Amino acid sequence: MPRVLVSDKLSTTAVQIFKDRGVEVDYLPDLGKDKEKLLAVIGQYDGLAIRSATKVTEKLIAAATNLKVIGRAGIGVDNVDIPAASRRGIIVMNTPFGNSITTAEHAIALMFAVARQIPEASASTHAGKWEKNRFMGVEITGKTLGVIGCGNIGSIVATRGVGLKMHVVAFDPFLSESRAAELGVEKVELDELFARADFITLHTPLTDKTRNIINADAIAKMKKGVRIINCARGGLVVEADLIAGLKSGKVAGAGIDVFEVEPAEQNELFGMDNVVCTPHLGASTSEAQENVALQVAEQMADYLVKGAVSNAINMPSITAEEAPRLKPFVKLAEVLGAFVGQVTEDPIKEVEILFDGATATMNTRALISAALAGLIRPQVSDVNMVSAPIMAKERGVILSEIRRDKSGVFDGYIKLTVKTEKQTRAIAGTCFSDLKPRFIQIKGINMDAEVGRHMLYTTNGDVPGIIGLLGGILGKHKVNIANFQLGRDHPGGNAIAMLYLDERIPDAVLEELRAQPSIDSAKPLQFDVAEA
Ligand SMILES: NC(=O)c1ccc[n+]([C@@H]2O[C@H](COP(=O)([O-])OP(=O)(O)OC[C@H]3O[C@@H](n4cnc5c(N)ncnc54)[C@H](O)[C@@H]3O)[C@@H](O)[C@H]2O)c1
Ligand SMILES: O=C(O)[C@H](O)COP(=O)(O)O
Repeated sequence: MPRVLVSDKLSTTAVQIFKDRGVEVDYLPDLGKDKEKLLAVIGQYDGLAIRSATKVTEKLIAAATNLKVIGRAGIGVDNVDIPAASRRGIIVMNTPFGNSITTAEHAIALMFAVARQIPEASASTHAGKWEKNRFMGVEITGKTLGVIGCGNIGSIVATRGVGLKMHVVAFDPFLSESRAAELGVEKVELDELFARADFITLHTPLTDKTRNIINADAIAKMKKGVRIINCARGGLVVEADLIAGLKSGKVAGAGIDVFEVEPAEQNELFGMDNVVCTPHLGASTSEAQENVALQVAEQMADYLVKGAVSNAINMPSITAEEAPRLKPFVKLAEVLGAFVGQVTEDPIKEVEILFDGATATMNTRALISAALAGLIRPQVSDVNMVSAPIMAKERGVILSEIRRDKSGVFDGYIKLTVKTEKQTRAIAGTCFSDLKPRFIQIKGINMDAEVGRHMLYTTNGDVPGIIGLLGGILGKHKVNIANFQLGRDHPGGNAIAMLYLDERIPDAVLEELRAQPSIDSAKPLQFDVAEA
């Protein structure tokens, strides 16, 4: 039974879902904050469910020898070293929509709080001061709201802004004009947004491009009296520059939920006039926490139990419905890759994957990942569908995909062509109704070879007696042949043989085969398939 650790505070709905779906679960919500203890136990788990408190570092991933999936109950995965997880073949998934409305509402709440200085007015009233003249606010109606990042949360904030009778301008390089029109917002460049907005709200992920997007230069371009809301990520705003802007009066107020350093227990922003701070509460409503806990547990259990993948950052999705249909073709793609990976010794330059007929309508991203995993595995044994595309990219492999309608006798097949500096190799395969992978073409030569755990691949002259020669030598050494396939390009031309053996061929037998004048090469192959 797969075993999951929940190392941050999550609704207990998640625990129940794991149990109901046949996953053993340890709910230790404070463990994420204790790096050493987490490091000591992580090796026992197949899955790790987290929020933002657990930092999944390269060191933790190195110790997580059984880990298969990291599930983030929430959106931001900047607390997970995704390249390190991918290299180790660990899927990282999040719940991209579960807390969007809640977070958008928090941004709007902060905007109102800053516009009317509600926290300070409340504290003063609680203190019995009745400072009616101290708190003069601004109206929101008719003001310009600048939304930076108009994805899930930004677009909800934008439509709420429109509903509040604000004029909304948005900067997002991926926002189309038609989507902007649908939302009722004006798409603008960043400098224009800075120049026009009375309120600026941030809703981008933290990336190299967005880090420090609100700095002294940006603030210099803003209107005097601008109010800034950050409910996205600390690091988007340079806190020292914001503080300077607040002190100079250029910035009239700020609503900050996320900080450069979290937990933020000391910060110069604390205590400043008209700075409303919350401790990363954007996603903290009972509704959002139920949503993300339920979703992360379902996704992780589906993966661990059924092999279904959804909302993964580093792997194509595979639905629970398509998983059974896709599975034999994933295996086919993997064995095609494994064939080329085992016969190729030079660095791979280019990989082309052709999907013909029925295979072209399948989840080809998953099939490509499987083919790459098979291709790389002879060199890197622990590669899988998550890490293979990254490894291929790191090695500079140029990847191309072709999909086409049924073009031959097969309902569908996959052809893998791999180029190295020295040569190009191609192999095609399919699955018949028994759902077992078969090689149907190697080097342009047609055949129908069942794929076995142990195989022997020879290139030889098209001369009489080859079957007898191979069978005789193997028989003499008591190596049993389960299946024997021959093919040639033309009579007397290039020929190949694919033999499915009951066991791995001993080295001495191989040498004897290689010494035969009519055998050009003999290569033992292994495939990770069930025994017939
Ligand atoms: N405070 C919280 O508790 C809380 C809760 C949930 C999410 N978040 C954070 O909110 C942010 C937004 O989440 P989301 O779900 O809307 O993400 P999303 O991926 O749906 O949207 C992000 C948008 O930012 C845009 N973007 C990317 N680079 C940009 C750039 N350089 N300039 C402008 N726009 C850019 C993208 O095109 C995308 O549309 C994330 O950082 C997430 O971690 C915070
Ligand atoms: O990215 C998110 O989903 C938010 O930052 C929420 O983080 P939390 O789950 O730690 O509250």
